[in-house]
Amino acid sequence: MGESSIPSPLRIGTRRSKLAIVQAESIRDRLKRTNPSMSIEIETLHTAGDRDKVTALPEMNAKSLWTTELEEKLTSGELDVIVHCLKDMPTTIPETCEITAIPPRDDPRDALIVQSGLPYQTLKDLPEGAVVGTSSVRRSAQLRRLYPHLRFANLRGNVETRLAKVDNPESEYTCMIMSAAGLERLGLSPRINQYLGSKDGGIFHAVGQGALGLEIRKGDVEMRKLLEQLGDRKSTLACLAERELLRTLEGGCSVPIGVETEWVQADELKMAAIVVSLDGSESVEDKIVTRIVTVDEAVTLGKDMAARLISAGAEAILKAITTNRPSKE
Ligand SMILES: NCc1[nH]cc(CCC(=O)O)c1CC(=O)O
Repeated sequence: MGESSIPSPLRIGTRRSKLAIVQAESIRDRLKRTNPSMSIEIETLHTAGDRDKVTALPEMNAKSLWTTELEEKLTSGELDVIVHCLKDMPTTIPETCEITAIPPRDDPRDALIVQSGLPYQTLKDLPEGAVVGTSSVRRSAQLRRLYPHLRFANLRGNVETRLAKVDNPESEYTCMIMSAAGLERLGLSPRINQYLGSKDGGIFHAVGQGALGLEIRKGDVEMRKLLEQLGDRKSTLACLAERELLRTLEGGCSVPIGVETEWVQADELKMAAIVVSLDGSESVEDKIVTRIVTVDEAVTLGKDMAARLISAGAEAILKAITTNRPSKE
């Protein structure tokens, strides 16, 4: 009614985890700042990905565990926008939906958290055989390659659950790896012992890590215009380039593809990326610096990086992983 056809109340959908709710609230608050009279509701959904906390992530295998049910509600009109961690969004989304401009990205790096009370600060400090909790093969494969003295064990659940498991002195875990952005949003950055950027003895992060994805009904022009107010050009272009790399390599969150993008000049984007075998014994990596002004150029960068990694041997590494995976269905 009135100035536009923005629905009232505007309904934001998200997962029912503390992190998801904090993220949805931050989008609500940013919208409220520029549109004080707007009525906004947040609806949380317990998704398939939240329900199964037992199966190790690589075996769950579906790329859309956290998005499908929300997208159904978006498509049917029960929701107007979904707020998601961009890295949990499949690179191909349903025909009926689209991603809008991406808001300013938070710290995309992974971070190390050591069990409370233990004296270690960095991966290098950890003793022989120390157990790193992570269910991400991207993280474990890269760390096996760099730190052969470490061991790895699956660690699942939401951020608070994982932290409680690691902090239990009876647990097998010495430490865990999580995204810096997720920890910061939950007020847990004081627990970060080491930021794991590739320059600092760390690893390449996941595609889209640290960014939020805002998903709307395809062609919902009013919502697109509204949410564009929150978008950040540089975050959008960098994340679109990263997602195109992943889409081209047909990755998904369960394969060891890591990436880093950095704006080195006003419009020069540097992308570095790696593909690693699960045991860390094989890897290919490359780096491209190029001028990026348009979305098409960002997409081309992602494709070019994928082509370079493939010609350097990425396909063989990825194929071996897909073939050896026990539960494909
Ligand atoms: N895979 C789970 C997931 N998806 C998004 C985040 C945090 C937010 C982000 O990194 O964008 C996390 C937790 C983590 O990886 O530590």
